[in-house]
Amino acid sequence: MNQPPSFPLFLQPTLKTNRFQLMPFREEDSKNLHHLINDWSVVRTLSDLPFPYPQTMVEDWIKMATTHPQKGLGYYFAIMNKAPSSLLENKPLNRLMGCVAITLEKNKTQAKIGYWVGKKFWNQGIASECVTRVIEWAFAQLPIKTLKALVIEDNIASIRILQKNGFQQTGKTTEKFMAYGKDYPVIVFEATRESFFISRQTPFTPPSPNSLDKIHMSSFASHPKPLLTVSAGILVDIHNKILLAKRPEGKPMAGLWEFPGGKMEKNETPEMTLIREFKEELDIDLSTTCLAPFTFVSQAYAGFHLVMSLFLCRHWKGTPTPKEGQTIQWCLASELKNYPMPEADKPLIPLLCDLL
Ligand SMILES: Nc1nc2c([nH]c(=O)n2[C@H]2C[C@H](O)[C@@H](COP(=O)(O)OP(=O)(O)OP(=O)(O)O)O2)c(=O)[nH]1
Ligand SMILES: [Mg+2]
Repeated sequence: MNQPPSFPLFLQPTLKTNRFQLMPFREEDSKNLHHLINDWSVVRTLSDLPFPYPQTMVEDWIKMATTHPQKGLGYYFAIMNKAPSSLLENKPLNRLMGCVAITLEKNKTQAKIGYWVGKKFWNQGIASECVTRVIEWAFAQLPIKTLKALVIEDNIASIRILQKNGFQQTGKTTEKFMAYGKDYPVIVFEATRESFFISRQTPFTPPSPNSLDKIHMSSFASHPKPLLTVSAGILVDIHNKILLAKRPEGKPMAGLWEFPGGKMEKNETPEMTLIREFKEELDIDLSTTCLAPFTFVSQAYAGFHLVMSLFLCRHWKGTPTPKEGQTIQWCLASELKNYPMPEADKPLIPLLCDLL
């Protein structure tokens, strides 16, 4: 049975944020890493470090951080300065500032996130910016459903970062802290892909006149959310398999599998939108006569209300080819449940299982 293809787990990319790059650790980071982390203010918040923290342990840790990605066990991002900018002028390049780590649990559907920033870099929003970027990557690329974090109760800055990223407290426990030489109380936080996405959606602000061609104000005064009209297509091949596309990193809801399609533009019919979107996203040609209206969905999301027309299509010209960084996959209707999909798509699964 088909399972969603997953990210090649052995690869750890370099991620970029506005101000920083998040790179794999290298042997030459050892000295800087030791300098930053052998500091009680940092060590006291992290469970698996002794204090003082010997240089030799740093070297072993870097070896682990460079081999774990190859085994799909964890990803350790070094927070580094970006190329020179006015903000960081006269400072050496690639200066290490901290770390964000993702470690996968055995069944790979859950991972743990941990992070720290060297004391001299506190109060600049560095952890906040970098943690959000790593979570975005993890939910877009890894086959995980939830992310977990354990935080000591007085680490208020860290708790704020988690809450801003859609984490909720799910309990309390104790963890062995090497630096204290004993078990220590920690709060357990968890985020799902959905709770993270909701946290990324900005509160509603009225659309500018230029965006009114894509987003229309809802006519329900009591629900002044922008109404987003989308047209999507369910391509079905001769084996009764359906084409799914995984939303690429950087788009809202990245990592979820959807039916290809997109937003309706001004003066477009749903069919016109779909023909345009299938050309842009998959480089295939459809004609209006090949599109059979299937159903529509009406779904409230945190920042907008989605109305999506869905068409079935069994004939097209060309071979679907991902043109916008998405991953595509053919699957049977009975396999759709294995793919994490947007909330709006979930009611479509039983309909398609009945039909195909
Ligand atoms: N295409 C598609 N969009 C879906 C599905 N389910 C669902 O909730 N959506 C939501 C996600 C997005 O908020 C919106 C579609 O927007 P989109 O990102 O595909 O729009 P687009 O192709 O025009 O992309 P862009 O030019 O705005 O980057 O509808 C689905 O099955 N297919
Ligand atoms: Mg699209």
